[in-house]
Amino acid sequence: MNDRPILLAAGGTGGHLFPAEALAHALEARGAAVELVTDERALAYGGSFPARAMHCIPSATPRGGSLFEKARAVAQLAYGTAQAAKVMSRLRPRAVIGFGGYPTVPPLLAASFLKIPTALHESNAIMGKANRFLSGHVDKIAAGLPNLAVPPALQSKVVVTGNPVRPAVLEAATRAYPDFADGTFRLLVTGGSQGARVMADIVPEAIAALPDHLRARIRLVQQTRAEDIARVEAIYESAKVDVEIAPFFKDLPLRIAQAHFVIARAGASTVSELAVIGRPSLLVPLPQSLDGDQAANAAVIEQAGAAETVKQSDFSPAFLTARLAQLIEAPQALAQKAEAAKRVGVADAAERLADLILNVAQSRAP
Ligand SMILES: CC(=O)N[C@H]1[C@@H](OP(=O)(O)OP(=O)(O)OC[C@H]2O[C@@H](n3ccc(=O)[nH]c3=O)[C@H](O)[C@@H]2O)O[C@H](CO)[C@@H](O)[C@@H]1O
Repeated sequence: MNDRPILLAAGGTGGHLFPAEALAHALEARGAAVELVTDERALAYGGSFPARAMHCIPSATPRGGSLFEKARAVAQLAYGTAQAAKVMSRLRPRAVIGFGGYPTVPPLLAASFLKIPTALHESNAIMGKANRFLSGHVDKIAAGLPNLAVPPALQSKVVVTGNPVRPAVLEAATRAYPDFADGTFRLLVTGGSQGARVMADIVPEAIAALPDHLRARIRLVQQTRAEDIARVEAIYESAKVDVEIAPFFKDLPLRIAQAHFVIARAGASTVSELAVIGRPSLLVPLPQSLDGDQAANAAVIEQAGAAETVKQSDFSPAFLTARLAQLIEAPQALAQKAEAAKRVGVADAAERLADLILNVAQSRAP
């Protein structure tokens, strides 16, 4: 075992930590030592992170604010970079990989100054601000989605690795597309990790307006934010819809596999999971998401012929009633769409990421 670690930089939220964790497991299985650089916020999540050691590096997120606040954020980032450089001079990592967000800026900048091989992973089809800032400094860019937009000068750095998915997703991917033998139409509605109010505003009304004989065939699972549950339940109850509602389904991958059709937001993980499991969908990208990243994410499975995208401003009850009626009456094309989704799914993203970072380490090994 090479004792010099591969350093993973990830912080902020579970969204960034998860792919890092999947990579850590893949590297561990190959006998590579892994250490994590993170910020204080993520240290709380980090308890079970499979790393030999964790290092906390101060960072800051420059947001609008006054000139003074901006200057303070820049000073904090500079201080964090100096701290990260100290840690790295001691650890002499073989390579450093960042997973997006400002907590990864100091360690990746420090690694770049110290001529340590570097890479970053971007989950979305459009880069987040911190990754965009770092992209000129790193050796390789691992793309979670195949249509990652980068300036032409950086194109040669891009390797499509996919977004790592949970073991439960891989398990769900072994399930065949459900048949329509008993006439039931299984529909799943989800709004991403936080849920989405628009699903509560539009879907119940649309389903209630379906002709009785079509509505009676629906078996629905709908993720609903806690504050929306009462009004959603009331509509379904009076329309006699067979529905299961919860603010968060821990077994969502299984629910995706059991569905004939999914209505969802287009977060990077949701799009990756729909592809790996292989289910057709109607996607409503979050309108105010960073630089339209969700619309770009959705394009991956839309262009594969596996999803349709509708702008939130066009996602009305009338639109959805009409679309659901067509689908329930003639669902034959859905099985092909499910296969089309699967063709763009990447089930071994963690292994591909491990290949990439070990190659990066090797390319400049002394
Ligand atoms: C990984 C990532 O980059 N995520 C993007 C996503 O975040 P966001 O976290 O909202 O959505 P994602 O689709 O990426 O992830 C949702 C995750 O929650 C799971 N789930 C969801 C509902 C449920 O009931 N149970 C359950 O387990 C899904 O299986 C999935 O793994 O949208 C944001 C808004 O634009 C983007 O800025 C984020 O960058």
